Amino acid sequence: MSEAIWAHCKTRLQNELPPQQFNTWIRPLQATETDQALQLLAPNRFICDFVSDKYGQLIEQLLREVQSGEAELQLEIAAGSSRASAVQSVPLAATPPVSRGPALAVVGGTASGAAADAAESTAPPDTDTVAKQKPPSLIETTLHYGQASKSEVHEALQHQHNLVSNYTFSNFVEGKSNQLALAAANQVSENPGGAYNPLFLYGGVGLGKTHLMHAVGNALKINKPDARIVYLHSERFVADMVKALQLNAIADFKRYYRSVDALLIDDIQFFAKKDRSQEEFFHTFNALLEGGQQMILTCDRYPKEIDGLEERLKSRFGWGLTVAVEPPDLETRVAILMNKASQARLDLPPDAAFFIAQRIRSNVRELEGALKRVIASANFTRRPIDVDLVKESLKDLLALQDKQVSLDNIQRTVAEYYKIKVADLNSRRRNRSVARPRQVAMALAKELTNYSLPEIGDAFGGRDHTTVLHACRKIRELRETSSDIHEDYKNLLRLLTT
Ligand SMILES: Nc1ncnc2c1ncn2[C@@H]1O[C@H](COP(=O)(O)OP(=O)(O)OP(=O)(O)O)[C@@H](O)[C@H]1O
Repeated sequence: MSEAIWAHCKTRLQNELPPQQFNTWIRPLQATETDQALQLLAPNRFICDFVSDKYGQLIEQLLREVQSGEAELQLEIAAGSSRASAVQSVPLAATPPVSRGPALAVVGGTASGAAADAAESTAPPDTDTVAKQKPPSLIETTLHYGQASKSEVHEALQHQHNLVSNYTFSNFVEGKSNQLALAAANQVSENPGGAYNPLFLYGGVGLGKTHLMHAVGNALKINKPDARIVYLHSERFVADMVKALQLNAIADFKRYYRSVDALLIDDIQFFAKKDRSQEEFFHTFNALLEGGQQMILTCDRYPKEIDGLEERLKSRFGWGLTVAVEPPDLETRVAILMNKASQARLDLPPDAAFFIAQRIRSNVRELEGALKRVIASANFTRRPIDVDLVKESLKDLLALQDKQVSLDNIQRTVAEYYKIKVADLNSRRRNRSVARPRQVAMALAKELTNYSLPEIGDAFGGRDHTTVLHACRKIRELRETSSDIHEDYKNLLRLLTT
């Protein structure tokens, strides 16, 4: 009963709250069965308090509407969470901050499954090694030359995880898309091992998750220079664990990871289907949490959506704070470009920055790549940067983009995405299942091409330009209020521009 009511309330909340707020605070709540009340379980005290404080009244109001009358809501911390040994009821009012809960048992892992993980760990190398600063594994190097010994493994572990020094808070441009993640990261740097442990940042590629993670690490280092901050990519963790097992040095491996002050692991989606590594990471995770050492994890998706990841890990990832990083909007893209230009002591006129930001929408890494090309071309030709130079230096990229985002292509992609026919988009049919995708397609056409409103209207079955204008406004509005539409639009933008 509770679950059905909660599902209904959740849909309403999803429509009423911005996607980031919904994903961070509402999505992790789980309903349980009781006769009298809707009982919601939060993964930790922090989320419990925040929801109670900020959304308690709204949820109760929705509950009254759904149940047409009386509504009782119990917000509780789930049993087995890191900060509660049993379910605790929280009144629907602000509650004072809490201290850490009882310690967790730490159980050592076994070596079984290593061979399977070893096979899996030979995934193709990430080409973005410079941006990610994934130093070569010294364990691998020593092994390669047949010189590895336990002490060398230990030595290797001590030296191979460096922070990228220029990924700092001061170099990170704040925007609506990363506001929450930045605030959380700031908090962690001021209070490591506190309420936001682990901090779980998720979102698409090249959006600044790694940067933020390092920013916390760098800030922690400034506050405490001898702190042992370890950053590594999850593939590295897997590879090192496998090598340590092969060299009978797993005890060193365990000791090393459990002795750090903060552990920063990037792209943890790579743990998927690597059972032995998950097992080892699970124990490391528990040990660190128990010791009050901070963990920051990044992933390309929401933890619950990682296929091939054990449930107990998924649930533990939600014990601290889970925050989405979204693609930046136009203003933030311009600000990022201006920021990068000023770091490079480069004169980037605002109209040139605006032009690049308008055309390169997929992610910040692409944006940086485009700016680098423009700078190289300015240096090469000894010309000052202006819109003409930008157009020239990004000619191939823009031509490719123009080809990709023809009106025809937008219609085909949208129709395929919503599983309707292109003919439906051009038809007179007005039912929601066709009208909404049509509006999405028109809004995309306006955003991604230079066609005028009448031209877009023409391409959609000869519609008036006011219909296109209305569609653009409607979709802009819906993207603020409905996380479904927001997700759809974001996915389609990605499909069409990358
Ligand atoms: N808000 C921002 N301000 C300044 N630079 C940014 C911002 N967001 C991203 N960047 C820059 O964009 C590049 C890509 O960011 P980063 O590597 O952190 O992305 P990511 O989300 O970790 O991607 P992936 O999922 O591929 O690991 C980096 O050079 C980073 O400095």
